[in-house]
Amino acid sequence: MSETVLELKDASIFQKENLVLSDVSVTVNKGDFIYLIGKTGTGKSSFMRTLYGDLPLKKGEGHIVDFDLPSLKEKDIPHLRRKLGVVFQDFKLLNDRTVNANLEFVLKATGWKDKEQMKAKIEEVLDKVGMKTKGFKFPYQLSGGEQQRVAIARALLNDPELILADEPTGNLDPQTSVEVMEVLMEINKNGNTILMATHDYALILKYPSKTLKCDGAKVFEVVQKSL
Ligand SMILES: Nc1ncnc2c1ncn2[C@@H]1O[C@H](COP(=O)(O)OP(=O)(O)OP(=O)(O)O)[C@@H](O)[C@H]1O
Repeated sequence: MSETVLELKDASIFQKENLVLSDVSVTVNKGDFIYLIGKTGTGKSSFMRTLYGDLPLKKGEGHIVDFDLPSLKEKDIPHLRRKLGVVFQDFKLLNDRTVNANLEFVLKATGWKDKEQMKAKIEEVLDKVGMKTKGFKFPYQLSGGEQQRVAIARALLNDPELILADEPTGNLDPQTSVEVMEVLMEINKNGNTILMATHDYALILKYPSKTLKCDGAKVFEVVQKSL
């Protein structure tokens, strides 16, 4: 039987008191690569934010990597985030330090202590995204695509059970988007589970995979030809 890393049942997604999505029932299994698509303002980001504990799940059931979303407490959020890798459209790297120092910062914040182990882990994740030789650079010395690859490396640091990528190619040109997508596909092939919100239909056509759509305050699975 496949291992479930995310399950929502009849869930409602709210922004404050405003209902954004209702009756959401979604399952993500270990090893899946799933797209979440939808026009701007249909609730993709609200959906993702609910999954990483940034918005509360006030109605319905939700379970993500061993955490029960409706009963999630403030103090649980760092533990939940440790089991998730989150990638954003705008990279969110710290510009005042090198790539290596960005990654070390996250490792230290999540309890790593041994210098050699940290160094080896940083090399391992940078290697996975093809950035092993650029650890000494500052984020502003890198292209957008390279910065996003570092952000993906950062998401991999604690061997996440699920990677949530919210418009990871949203700031990138088409060619660079394809390069970043190749990295995501490669890490999925190596066993990582990925849920990716995007409005880039060209990418979905080039790299077909199970696709969920936000529309009319609902989330439902779509097949390629009806995108
Ligand atoms: N901080 C907020 N407070 C109140 N309402 C919000 C907030 N952020 C978004 N909304 C509303 O929630 C709805 C869904 O927005 P959301 O950002 O989740 O959509 P989206 O599909 O991710 O859009 P985009 O592709 O533009 O990021 C919209 O009607 C939006 O106006």
